[in-house]
Amino acid sequence: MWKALDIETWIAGRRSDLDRVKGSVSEIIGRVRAEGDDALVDLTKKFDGIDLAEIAVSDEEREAAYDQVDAELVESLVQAEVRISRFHELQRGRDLWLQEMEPGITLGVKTTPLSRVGAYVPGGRAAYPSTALMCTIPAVVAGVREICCCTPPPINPITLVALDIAGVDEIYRVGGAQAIAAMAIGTETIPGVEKIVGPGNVFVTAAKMLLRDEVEIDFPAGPSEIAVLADSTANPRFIAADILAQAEHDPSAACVLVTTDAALADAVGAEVKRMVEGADRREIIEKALDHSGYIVAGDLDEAVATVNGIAPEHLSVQVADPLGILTRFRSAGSIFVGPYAAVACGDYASGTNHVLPTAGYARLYSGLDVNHFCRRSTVQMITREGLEAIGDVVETIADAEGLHAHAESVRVRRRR
Ligand SMILES: NC(=O)c1ccc[n+]([C@@H]2O[C@H](COP(=O)([O-])OP(=O)(O)OC[C@H]3O[C@@H](n4cnc5c(N)ncnc54)[C@H](O)[C@@H]3O)[C@@H](O)[C@H]2O)c1
Ligand SMILES: N[C@H](CO)Cc1c[nH]c[nH+]1
Ligand SMILES: [Zn+2]
Repeated sequence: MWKALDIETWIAGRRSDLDRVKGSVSEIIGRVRAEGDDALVDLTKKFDGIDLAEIAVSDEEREAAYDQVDAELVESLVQAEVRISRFHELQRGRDLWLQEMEPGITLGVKTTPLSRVGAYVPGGRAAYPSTALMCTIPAVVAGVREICCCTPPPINPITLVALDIAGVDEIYRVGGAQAIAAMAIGTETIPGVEKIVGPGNVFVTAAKMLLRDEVEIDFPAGPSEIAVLADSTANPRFIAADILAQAEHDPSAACVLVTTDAALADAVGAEVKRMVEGADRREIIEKALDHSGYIVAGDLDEAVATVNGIAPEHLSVQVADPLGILTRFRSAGSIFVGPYAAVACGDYASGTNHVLPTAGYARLYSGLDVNHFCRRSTVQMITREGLEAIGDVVETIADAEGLHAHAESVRVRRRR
């Protein structure tokens, strides 16, 4: 089970699941496009085994959910919400900034929140109230006017409470690719959105990829992953615990240890084996561990290069001097530094966002944040004096490009 990995094969394997399901997901999208709500009802029966009487969750159901959730759990969700909001508030720029760059030339940026976004909160193999907070809080902080959410039925009351705490406007009980299609295209009950965010299994992720010409998406955020970079000073038990934590999400989850110490790889393997035996979600974990394992690197430089090649969703750094190499990581969704930074802290409550790119997409995208919910427009104000200052430069370059009407649009003003 715990084995040395060939890194090239391992990286290629991360995307093969997505390709495998694209055909069936296209069919699901086609049905939602053609049949709207009827398709949602039928597909929910087929994939979730539920007869959907109502697609939308009522206000009464939201309120009733609080009666079914332990008070301590509600308080923990509130505390998580406070920490997540606090970190995301720091990302909020000014709605408008203007600065005079030189006499008569003032430049700036106007930031505008999106009007209507859709959040996908997974709910197949586990309930994800934490993801309900992570997907929606940055949208609230950005000032998005309408936030809707789709999540598979039956919706766990804890997820309903989390969505309510975050301040979501509309909640729909639809999961999988059909939920993504509904939010992208719109149905009788679910109005379409400008942008869809949120993670999910391969069906959800494939649907987001297939619909990205019609709706903006955040990025592929599929089955969870962890890469741990460790040297001989690391604690094998902590590493094994972090590996099991991500493995328990999904049989398609993947975990890799990159180490400069072969003995540590063996010690982590022994801990993993011991912990799996007592794990609640043993079946899922064992399947995830089938495509997980370790790589022994010749030195720390090689280990860092290997991690950069993987571009993992989560990177845990367990070496003697982690801050000494922090700036060398080029592509990881979220970096956890030192022995006590358990990845689960970022999953739930430290305040960073846990919606992160997987399958090597951290090379192309950054994790979810407030900027995902905003458009930015540059602004300029130029006076007569400013126009004189840059007029010659504009005219000269425009004429050189042969775009004389551009040059003339400046000349005509300067001649006045
Ligand atoms: N990368 C991230 O940021 C991040 C964050 C949280 C969770 N996750 C991941 O989200 C995923 C959650 O997956 P999940 O399965 O628990 O919930 P999910 O909500 O993503 O998927 C459940 C839905 O999948 C659909 N489905 C199931 N089998 C299907 C089939 N054969 N054909 C078509 N559709 C089918 C059903 O409609 C069901 O409602 C996990 O992989 C987890 O690792 C990722
Ligand atoms: N580790 C997941 C992201 O891959 C997020 C999560 C939600 N709940 C627990 N963990
Ligand atoms: Zn997790």
